[in-house]
Amino acid sequence: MTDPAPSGPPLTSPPDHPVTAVLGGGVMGETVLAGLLRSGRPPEAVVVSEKDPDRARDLEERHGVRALRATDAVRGAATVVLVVKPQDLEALLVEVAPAMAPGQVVVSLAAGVGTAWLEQRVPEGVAVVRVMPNTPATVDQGMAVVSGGASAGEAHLAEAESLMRGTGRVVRVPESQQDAATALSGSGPAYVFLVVEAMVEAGVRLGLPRPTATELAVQTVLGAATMVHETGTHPALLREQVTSPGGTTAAALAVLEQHGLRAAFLDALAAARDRSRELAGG
Ligand SMILES: NC(=O)C1=CN([C@@H]2O[C@H](COP(=O)(O)OP(=O)(O)OC[C@H]3O[C@@H](n4cnc5c(N)ncnc54)[C@H](O)[C@@H]3O)[C@@H](O)[C@H]2O)C=CC1
Ligand SMILES: O=C(O)[C@@H]1CCC=N1
Repeated sequence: MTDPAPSGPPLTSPPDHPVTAVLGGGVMGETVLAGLLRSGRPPEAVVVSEKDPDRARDLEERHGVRALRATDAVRGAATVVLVVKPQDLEALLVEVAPAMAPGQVVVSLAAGVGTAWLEQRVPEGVAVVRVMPNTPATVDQGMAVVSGGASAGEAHLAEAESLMRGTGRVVRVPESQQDAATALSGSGPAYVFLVVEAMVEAGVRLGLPRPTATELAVQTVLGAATMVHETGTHPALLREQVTSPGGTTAAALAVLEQHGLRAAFLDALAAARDRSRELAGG
């Protein structure tokens, strides 16, 4: 294994806060860790393991949590959150499984990795929950999708949901829907960023200064998403309200349809769903 993070003193859980170990302190690991702290868990009840020593130190300094070797982090933790890339998961589990004990819950955020695959790699009596988060979690606007494995009970699912609630909304789905959810909400922020980028560039091409084009595009996307969210009105009806007969919006929408926008989304999400299915195979 690569040079591990420094090992601290043995874990002692504060009485009311069982320890959560976050394995992998990258973008998503730090987001989960920060969400836990913001939602009131004390820093003593959260430990991180990050194989990049500089990154581990940085997380310790900025969040006040301890960075430990993965096996030390797992020993004594009630909940173990797996936040490494799917390709790194097998090696991590080979390392930490001997340190796991019955009664623990493993919450995996790795795209495409099923609970059955995980259950084969953890000791009997360790429950597994699969979660697909997304990056708006970094600004507390995340969408996390949660599914339990064969031995996960209500308490394990509730713990996974509570972990993610510090970063936004949480829904529970059957695991058979996880690859589709990954395609929609896991990867989804990237589609919206692409749309914002394209709108800004189009505005600049029409002569708007870049800062103005950026402000107009960002506020329009935010405002439109807030309207769907707050009114509960079907997006097709909201779109009709904007579209005057023979007007500007109708002209633009006709071009987007000619370019196959809907078909592109159908094919794009199917490609993401298929890739999610492939990822577990490495
Ligand atoms: N970034 C995203 O939008 C989303 C990511 N995910 C999932 O979250 C997981 C993590 O993704 P990111 O945070 O984006 O990746 P990342 O590359 O930013 O972070 C992964 C971290 O794990 C560390 N690591 C690798 N092996 C380790 C080991 N054995 N022990 C300790 N640390 C180790 C790496 O040094 C790295 O810092 C992936 O499985 C991904 O599928 C899920 C949904 C959205
Ligand atoms: O692109 C990926 O594979 C990860 C999973 C969902 C978002 N990012």
